[in-house]
Amino acid sequence: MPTDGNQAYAGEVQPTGVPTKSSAPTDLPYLPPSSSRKSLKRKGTSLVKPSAKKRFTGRPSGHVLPSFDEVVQAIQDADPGLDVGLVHTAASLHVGNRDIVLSKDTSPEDDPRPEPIGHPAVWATSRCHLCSTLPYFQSYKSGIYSNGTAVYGFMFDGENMPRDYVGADALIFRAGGGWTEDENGVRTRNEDQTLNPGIIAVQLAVQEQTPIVIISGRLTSKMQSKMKYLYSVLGWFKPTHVFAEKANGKKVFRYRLERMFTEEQSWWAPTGRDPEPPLGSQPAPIEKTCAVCEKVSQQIYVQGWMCSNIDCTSAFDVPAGQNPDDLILDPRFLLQKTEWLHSTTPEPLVPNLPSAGSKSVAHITRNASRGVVCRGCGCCIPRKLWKGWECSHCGWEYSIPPQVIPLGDVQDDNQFHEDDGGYARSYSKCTDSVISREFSLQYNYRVATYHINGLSGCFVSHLIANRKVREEPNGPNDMFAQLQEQDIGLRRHTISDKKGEGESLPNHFSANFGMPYKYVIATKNEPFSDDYGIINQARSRLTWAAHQAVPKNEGFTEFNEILACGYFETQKMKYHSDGEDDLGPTVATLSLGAPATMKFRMKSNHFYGATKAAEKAVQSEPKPGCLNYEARKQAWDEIQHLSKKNQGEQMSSWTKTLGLGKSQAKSTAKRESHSAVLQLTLRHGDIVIMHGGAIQHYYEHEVVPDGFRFALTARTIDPKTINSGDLPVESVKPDHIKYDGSYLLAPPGGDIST
Ligand SMILES: O=C(O)CCC(=O)C(=O)O
Repeated sequence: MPTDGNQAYAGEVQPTGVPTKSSAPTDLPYLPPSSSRKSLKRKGTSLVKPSAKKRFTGRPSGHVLPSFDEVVQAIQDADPGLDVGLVHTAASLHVGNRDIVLSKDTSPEDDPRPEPIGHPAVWATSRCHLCSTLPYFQSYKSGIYSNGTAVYGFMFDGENMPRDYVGADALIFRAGGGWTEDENGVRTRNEDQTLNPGIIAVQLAVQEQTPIVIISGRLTSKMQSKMKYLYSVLGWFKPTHVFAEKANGKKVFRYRLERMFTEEQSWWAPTGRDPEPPLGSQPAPIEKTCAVCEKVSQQIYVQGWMCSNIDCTSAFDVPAGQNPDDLILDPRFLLQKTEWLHSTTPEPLVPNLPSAGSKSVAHITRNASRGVVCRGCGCCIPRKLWKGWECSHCGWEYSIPPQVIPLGDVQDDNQFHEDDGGYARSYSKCTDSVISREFSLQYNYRVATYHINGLSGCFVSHLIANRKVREEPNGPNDMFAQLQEQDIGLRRHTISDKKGEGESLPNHFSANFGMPYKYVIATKNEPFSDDYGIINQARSRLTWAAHQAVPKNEGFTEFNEILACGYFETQKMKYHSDGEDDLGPTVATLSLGAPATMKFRMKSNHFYGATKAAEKAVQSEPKPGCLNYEARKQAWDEIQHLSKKNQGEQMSSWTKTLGLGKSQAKSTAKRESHSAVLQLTLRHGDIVIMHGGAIQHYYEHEVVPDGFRFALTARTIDPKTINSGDLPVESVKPDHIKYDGSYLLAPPGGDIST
């Protein structure tokens, strides 16, 4: 710990972040003049017991800005028991890694910080892995994980602010939310920060003494040692203060936290440096009562006391000309040790492994779809494999032994009409102004066909299965059992790895067969081999169903791709469309297991008439059901005789004149009108056929299962659109099963061969 008087003033640091030789700053820090300084009197050494609560009568006029040495002297005068070294310590603690600039491209090798002395108990190579594994941090976007009243975890990453502090045992950082980024990526504040639910939750945690887990990203610039992993769990902390400061003249909130269990050194303490003074090693913080708000605040900065009450108008009242970034955190404030009710952690940092217990469905519950912490190396392992968890870093494996789940456990038998061939009750809903429907009975399916106004030749057909369909040999009931008995290679495939937050995974498991299907998820491809009899059966059945549904003159050819999806409880497929150029116009899905709700809605850009980001008018004909349809259609028709260029010019004013774009649709009613126009309940054995490229162009669909479910979706993919390197080695085999529905037409108990 440097105590030789050569300590640098904050801001003057060597490239390594180690403070350099002192020089008196020209930009001098603030101290109250000597009359007020006298009140800086230390009362006892208890770090918990409040010290003198003197009333500070505001800053006298004509105050001067003292030099760094004067600050040191003043503190000594006011508190002769205080070691001069403490002030230097403060400067050193405060400076931290202020000059280290880390970016997403900074590799751990280029990171100039020393190695930490230890290793995190829990770490992750992706935010998705972290959030899907840890119960105390499930916030995929924000840095705080709270439910508005209780806060469980915090994550900080990237560039810290002046006076942020990441020490071995104490932390200071700003509350998130409400910052704007300028063109250089510098965060500024343009208006006072207001109490958002996260800040309120932290305030409550301070009052109720509820501990919080802290996670650091690799790029946390004030972290004093090198972070090896993208995300590392630091441990349980006590939130002790929520206080006010100003940035750019606007109110901001900051937090102080203390490490909970300090018997062992923090694993992230830097190697080769003296340990920081422990919590409770310094005299008690100075406290004063504000003349304006009459509330007591502790002295936070070495330079002098200021009110830090978040509601006070005089909080952080730094004198004009003073650069607040030069303020040094007072070690009496920083390193105080707060009495705490809790002596144990609320839950272990390494969560318990999910186990089968007495439940036959334990392997497909929400818990089982979450990640686990590797017992070999501490990394968060997402549930990627259908069969269980596998650590890609050290090879550790874990699984919950699966049991075949009977259909009765995933569907409510009361939803089927017993006396009417066992058809399911239908719960479809549609918006009559956009959708027209017709019904028929075909091959023991009750077929509901939905036509979408303005999309000529397009339809969605829902083939509702009855008992005969479900019980057909090699049919839905058999498939549901076989898909549980055979591992067909279902897994969660990486969606993206773009935001610098590691890989993201979809919600559900999938496996692809036949032609490669690259939409959204690059799924590994398997051929239609005899090893996957169920897949061949499904392909043949769906090809047959599409032949029945698609008008003969459109010449439907058999499907050459199947995407099998598996959903554990609570998994789903969010809104998307199957609208790639390489796809044929027909897509058919067979549902197996628990029921699911399938919804169709117009895509946002077509509904609001403008692209999401730039809010430019979309270059597609508006369709019935979109916002301001009549006016938009008229305007569209009027420019059809123009050249493309002139059309574009005309359309550039549409955002304003026709009220296009989400931001223009100011009323809640208008925003809410962007909802589903068709909702189907898909049950075990049902088939849905979507036909017509325009459906995929204008509409998107989502599927939300109500429990354990599989879906087998067939498409036709044009091999000419696939890169030669991605084509399957063997060409896709034709359907050899040739399912023809004849069993369904046979009389009850009849033999299909007769
Ligand atoms: O029915 C399902 O589970 C989802 C099918 C689907 O939308 C797809 O595979 O694109």
